[in-house]
Amino acid sequence: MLSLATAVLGLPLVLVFYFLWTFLLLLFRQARSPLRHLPGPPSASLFMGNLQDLHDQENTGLVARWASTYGSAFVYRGFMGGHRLMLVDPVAVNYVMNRGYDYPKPDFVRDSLASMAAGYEGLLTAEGEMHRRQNQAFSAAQAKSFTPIFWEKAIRDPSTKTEDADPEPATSNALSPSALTTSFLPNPFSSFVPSKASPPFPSTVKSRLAALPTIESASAPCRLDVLPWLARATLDVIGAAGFGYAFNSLEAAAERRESESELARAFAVIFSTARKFRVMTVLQVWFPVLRNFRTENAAMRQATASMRKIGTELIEQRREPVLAETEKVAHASEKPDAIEGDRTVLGRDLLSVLIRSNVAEVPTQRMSMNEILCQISTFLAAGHETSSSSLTWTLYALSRNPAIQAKLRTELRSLPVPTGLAMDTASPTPPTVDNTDPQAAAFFERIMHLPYLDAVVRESLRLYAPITTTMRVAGADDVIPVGAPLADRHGHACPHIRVRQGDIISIPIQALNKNTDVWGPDAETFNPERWARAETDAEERARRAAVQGLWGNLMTFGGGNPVNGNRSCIGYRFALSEIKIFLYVLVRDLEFSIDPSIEIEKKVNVLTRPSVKSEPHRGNQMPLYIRRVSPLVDDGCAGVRI
Ligand code: HEM
Repeated sequence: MLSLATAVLGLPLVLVFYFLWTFLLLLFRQARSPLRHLPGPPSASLFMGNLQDLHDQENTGLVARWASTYGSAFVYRGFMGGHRLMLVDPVAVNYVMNRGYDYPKPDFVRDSLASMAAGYEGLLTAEGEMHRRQNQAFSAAQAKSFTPIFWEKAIRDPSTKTEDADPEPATSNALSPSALTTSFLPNPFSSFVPSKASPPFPSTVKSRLAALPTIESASAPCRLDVLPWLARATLDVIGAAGFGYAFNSLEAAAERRESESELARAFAVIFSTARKFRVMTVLQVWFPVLRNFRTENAAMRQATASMRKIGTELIEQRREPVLAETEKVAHASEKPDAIEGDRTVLGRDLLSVLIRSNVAEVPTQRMSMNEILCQISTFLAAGHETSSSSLTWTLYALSRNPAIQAKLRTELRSLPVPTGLAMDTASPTPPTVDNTDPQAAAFFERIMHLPYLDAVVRESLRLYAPITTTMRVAGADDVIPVGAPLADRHGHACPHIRVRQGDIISIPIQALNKNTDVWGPDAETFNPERWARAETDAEERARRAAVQGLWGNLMTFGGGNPVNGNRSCIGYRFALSEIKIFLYVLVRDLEFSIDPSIEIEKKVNVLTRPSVKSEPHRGNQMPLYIRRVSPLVDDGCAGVRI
């Protein structure tokens, strides 16, 4: 009896002691952090530090302003005034980003990614040895092998049936530049990309298309919220290219019904739950013991179970053929490359590629079933809205810059679509592109190398990096080098930055991409010409070379040049091909514009999404005007002739 009473009374005391002790340790730790010597803005709030101000920094340019006042490495305040290091100095950024295993993601970032990517064993969340084992970027050949899928989805007319789609027959004659319209469908995850601005949906996509006037005509163009529709298109892409799964969100939307895909629904629940702000999440950052009390509501539990069930089925479907193929290859004299491999029974998806390379590894290097399972939700979390966000912002930039858009269209139109890629949308069979067709492969390759398209994509990914900030934590006490000497709070020169184990570091990707020291005084301007300029201007090239990003001297896809591992994007080639193919298909035959009186703001919640400043109640949206441009008289293309 006595011991029960002691336990009942003692437990709260132990808890109070634990929280107080942890809290005091944290305060003590902060008070000793070497970061406290660095200059930085005053804390705006005792509890939230500067976090509230930073929330809107993509619109206010706050980081750049702070950097001009306090230098290229400064300290801002996190929860309860904790010192956090913000790095704008390229040398320091390269140092941290290229040491992925010495500077891992902080626990609270991993936790929030894990809730989106359904676990800690996927590439986004794994650390140390597990990450090392999994980390295989998709090769250029593999990325190439997905281009037919991008094309198929970009030109897709949802009224054309596939075996997975609704069995109702296609209703009318061919939809011509089906390209555009197929992408413009409601977002399957409207719960996490709230968009209430979409106009009433017509009964078929065709009727929407039919309403699109040509540029020559005086009639008003259609106003469409492109954001949710592009999200639907890229979801279908990652389903097909990622793991051979048909979300059919385009078809579902064309028929004005909810997606029937169990996986789409499961992911929507997981993603929307993960993005909700909870006080408990904040407390878990401070008091790790609370992480043991993570609760999942019934919907989340069910969604995770569905995801695991479908994932297991998808893996099982591939395992046998992969083993058989590996066996065959082991006995064959010639080994197939990635594209050759895709001619086989395995299909063309990333999951097949993953399983194939996994089987080939020595047993100790292989991923567990759970790890492979985690990659499915990882591909969904990492590879779907990043691409649709990029496409949305690119169309926005082109709408704001009609001359650039016209120049791009001229280039796109100079490259005719081969007859072999004809799209007969009246056909009852889906227009699958033959993955081994050399003519199609050459055409896709030419799209990838169109110089102005490349410059537009680079410029858009520079100014509108979908992931605006990433974070790291110092795994051990260290000294971070800097490009230019710093002055501490007391004016003393610092040749480097001292960090203590556990110090949090922010890498402001978008602010870095707009750094005037690197990109010049017009860094804020959308100017694709700057990419051609760098080819002739050695000084400009040298300035940019200071940033060792994975791609294009940008941090958009994370760091390159790993010294001790990096956590850069494994899907960047995939994303670039996808974006270029979609832009080719969309911009070639459509003109995009925007109401000049509308002010678009960036809203950051994991990714950067657009919102109309005067309509915050409508959530994320990108309303653009769209109309067809006059048809090409004879472009040799049966597929996109208007
Ligand atoms: C425009 C599109 C994309 C952008 C801008 C982008 C950007 C990034 C960035 C910045 C990171 C590093 C995050 C950090 O260090 O905190 C990252 C990681 C990652 N990305 Fe992407 N990404 C894109 C598309 C994709 C696609 C299409 C896929 C998959 C098919 C993908 C898969 C991943 C994965 C698995 C990681 C984690 C890598 C690791 O931690 O080792 N991404 N991405």
